[in-house]
Amino acid sequence: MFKFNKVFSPTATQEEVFLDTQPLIRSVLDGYNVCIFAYGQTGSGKTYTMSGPSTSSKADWGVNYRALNDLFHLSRNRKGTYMYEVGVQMVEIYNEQVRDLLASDGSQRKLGIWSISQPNGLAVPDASMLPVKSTQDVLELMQIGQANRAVGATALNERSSRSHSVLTVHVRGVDLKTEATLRGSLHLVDLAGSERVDRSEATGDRLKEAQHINKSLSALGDVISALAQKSNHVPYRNSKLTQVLQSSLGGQAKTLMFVQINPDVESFSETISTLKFAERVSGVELGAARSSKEGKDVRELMEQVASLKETIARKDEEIEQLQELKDIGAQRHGNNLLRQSSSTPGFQSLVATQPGRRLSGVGMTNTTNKILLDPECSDYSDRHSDPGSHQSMDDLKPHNENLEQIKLVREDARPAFPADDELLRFGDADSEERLSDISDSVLSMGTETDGSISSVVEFTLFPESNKQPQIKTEKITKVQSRIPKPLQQKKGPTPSVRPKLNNPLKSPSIRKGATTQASTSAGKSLKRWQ
Ligand SMILES: Nc1ncnc2c1ncn2[C@@H]1O[C@H](COP(=O)(O)OP(=O)(O)OP(=O)(O)O)[C@@H](O)[C@H]1O
Repeated sequence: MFKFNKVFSPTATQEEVFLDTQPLIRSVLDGYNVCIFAYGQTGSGKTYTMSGPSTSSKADWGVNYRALNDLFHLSRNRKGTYMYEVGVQMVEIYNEQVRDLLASDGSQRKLGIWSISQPNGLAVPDASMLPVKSTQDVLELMQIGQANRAVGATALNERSSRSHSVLTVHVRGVDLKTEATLRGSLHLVDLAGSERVDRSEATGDRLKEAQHINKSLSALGDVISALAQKSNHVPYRNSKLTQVLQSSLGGQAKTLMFVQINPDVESFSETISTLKFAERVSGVELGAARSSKEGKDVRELMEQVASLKETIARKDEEIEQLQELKDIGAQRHGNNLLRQSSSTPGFQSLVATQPGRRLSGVGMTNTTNKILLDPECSDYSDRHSDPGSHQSMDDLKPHNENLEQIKLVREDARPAFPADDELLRFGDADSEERLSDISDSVLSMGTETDGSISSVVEFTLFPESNKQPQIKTEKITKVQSRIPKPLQQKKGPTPSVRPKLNNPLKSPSIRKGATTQASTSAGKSLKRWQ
């Protein structure tokens, strides 16, 4: 006996299946990250559910088209209150390589995965992101993506998907009243079918593909198990699939899994293992889903807290500087020349700076003092100083002449700030440099979560219109350069990406559903992401 949220019979229509997922999909427009994936043995109907058997008849549309159609419909209804932008990425994971299905040149260059959990779900930042404004745009783009996807004939499915495909819809909404921005993303994942290679009669390249597919699905199972057991270590890094889906599997996303099973008796053992897998998945608690709307509020509050902390620190400095002035005044008054040394017990204030450096005070209260001759102190001072504090320190100049050329900072001053420091420098040159380093070259892989970096990514994805630092412009330029060329240039049903594509019988991989007509119209309507 197995228990699931809902069971659809073979006669269920595409519309019925979609209606059950609709509320989940709609929450993308409220700033949630949503992931829907289809799992099941080969030939059981994953592609049928996600994409549908054809796009020519609306009744045949699968979840992908209906989802985007619904998002456009809803965003039109909200046009008085929200302005939405929608962008689409489509990648496949084939033989443990992530490839761009919407690449302009049809190239299959290997893409890196950014494994840091991000609120915007941008796991593969280098994949082409194309703007879509209507369901028609989506249909055309997805036909290109489907056409580029690796498929092949197996004994169990004559058009079997040999890769996992991930369609990601990125949404950015601006509240027209408050100008608050929200971001949501929707991953629509059509997994490659698990298969018993003896039944699928795979050999050669097909066997290799099957082994990769089974290995990555088993890695997905391991991740699910670890999550279900609330294990400290979740092995996301064991496959590209789990890396790409990391933010949806363990994060604050809303995740739904369709499980397809074959009703025929020969598939009994696969059906049982699929159902067991689904049962494990349904036992995973992801925790409360979080909207980027909430995230924004929290971020704004944290920024306010950081700013208040800095103001308090500055006031402390000023008080101490005034105290210092007072002490110096008293000493001068008594004709005592001030002598300072690092060993002076109870030394309570910043004193001086190195020549040519900007001066800033660091307040001290009840912690141990330490003298640092580290030149980096100037950076620290620069970051945490303002014209007000310079002014007050300038006032000290005449009194500082006899003091040693040292910098004094509170021993715990640096460690006390880093988190706030990151927050305050959010989006500044340093952070953007880091981002550009990561997205321009080999991407790091790891399981760490870093809110500050992910937030920067968020800004880069949909650049704010009123402030566009350099990095954002670069990012846009790159995306533009990857827009697919108009497909009328392409001859024949398949892009020349994989070898031996013209002979499906011999070829390990053919392209699915590439029609010249669809591709041509798609080429016309492709727009640049702005
Ligand atoms: N509910 C359904 N009603 C009618 N036909 C279906 C249904 N589900 C699947 N099929 C048909 O079964 C065949 C296999 O389906 P599909 O290609 O979607 O399987 P799959 O799970 O994606 O396979 P693979 O993992 O090999 O890619 C297709 O011809 C499809 O049209």
